[in-house]
Amino acid sequence: METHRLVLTEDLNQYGFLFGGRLLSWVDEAGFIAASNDFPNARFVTIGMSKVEFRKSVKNGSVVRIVVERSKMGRTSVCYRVDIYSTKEPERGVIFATEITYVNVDETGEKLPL
Ligand SMILES: CC(=O)SCCNC(=O)CCNC(=O)[C@H](O)C(C)(C)COP(=O)(O)OP(=O)(O)OC[C@H]1O[C@@H](n2cnc3c(N)ncnc32)[C@H](O)[C@@H]1OP(=O)(O)O
Repeated sequence: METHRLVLTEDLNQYGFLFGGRLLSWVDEAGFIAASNDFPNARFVTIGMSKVEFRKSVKNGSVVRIVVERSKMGRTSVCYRVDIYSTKEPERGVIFATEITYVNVDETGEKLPL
């Protein structure tokens, strides 16, 4: 799955670059959508991200491309690799990469096999 986001003023930190927490929420949302498309009958909650490292700052007005691919499937969980690319100079290229895992749960929050 692939999606894009436009970095707007409300997405910036106090120094004028993309706020890390906003980027993480885009990662979580994109992964959740990919998982829900793959398993339409599941009810997913996020259990973890493999790595959170911000190595490049991203400017206002950048368009970021979010690429999500399933990397592992378990009994109750499924894991996705998420790569985020900036399309704007000078930070063009991968700006963030992680693996995010979702667990299938029932209405009471108990894990369930997928
Ligand atoms: C504060 C927040 O906003 S949190 C964000 C939203 N997320 C939530 O609210 C989820 C809160 N967490 C929970 O309710 C529980 O941890 C549950 C129901 C998701 C899982 O229950 P647990 O008993 O902790 O699960 P358990 O340790 O057996 O792991 C379940 C699966 O997740 C996998 N898993 C566990 N920890 C991790 C981890 N850190 N990273 C990746 N996968 C993991 C396990 O390998 C297992 O996978 P499998 O069944 O496919 O083999």
